[in-house]
Amino acid sequence: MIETKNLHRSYRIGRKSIEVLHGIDLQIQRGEKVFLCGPSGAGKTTLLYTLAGLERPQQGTVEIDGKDLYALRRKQQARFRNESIGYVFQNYHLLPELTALENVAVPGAIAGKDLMEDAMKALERVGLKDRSDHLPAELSGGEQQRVAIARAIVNNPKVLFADEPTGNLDSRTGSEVMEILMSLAEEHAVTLIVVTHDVNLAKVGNRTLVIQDGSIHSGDL
Ligand SMILES: Nc1ncnc2c1ncn2[C@@H]1O[C@H](COP(=O)(O)OP(=O)(O)OP(=O)(O)O)[C@@H](O)[C@H]1O
Repeated sequence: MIETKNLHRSYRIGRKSIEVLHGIDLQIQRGEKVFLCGPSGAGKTTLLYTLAGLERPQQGTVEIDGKDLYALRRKQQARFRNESIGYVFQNYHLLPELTALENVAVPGAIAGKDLMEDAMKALERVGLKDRSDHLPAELSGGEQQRVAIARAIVNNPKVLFADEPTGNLDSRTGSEVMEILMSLAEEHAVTLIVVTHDVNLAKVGNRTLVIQDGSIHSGDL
């Protein structure tokens, strides 16, 4: 489902260039649940964003479902992301002036589709039907993340990327959110890639990749 070849990503700060990904080759099968672990600053988020079509590598390719992501024109890439990929971020990234239901319907609105009915179903799947008219500020952190998960799955994506989805939650709420994410991914055979520093959470996946100094060192924790 996902294949990368020789991925390099570096950042330039003034005259200094820091290479964060040193030629990553990776294959992830359809329906796999992969956790990216590793120390702070190792390049987990950078790899996730590069895989997810959010950060162009300086070298190398990312293929998702046979599509060479960074070879697509900008509009095609945006459409592919909208139709095939779901995103969950640590800080939820909900629009504060929209209700939970409206937030979940946003990907549909971007695609010019009315997904209100699907949005309500997605909210139901994360157990938040009765909070549909709440604004994000009127929801707990765990509930906000569940809204974000509902938004990520509303389009039935093939791949779901999550960057520290439990990073702002206490451990019990974090485990609940991770369970919801895993069971939705399982139910819909979605390929799931999750960045986490919590090795205990990572144990529920099929595969763990440990990133250190910009390379994948091993799959063992
Ligand atoms: N936009 C940027 N500009 C410059 N340097 C960056 C940028 N984003 C990340 N970096 C640097 O790249 C390195 C890897 O960052 P990244 O966020 O991918 O690490 P991480 O493993 O996700 O860390 P953490 O667990 O702390 O979130 C870090 O040294 C960071 O300072």
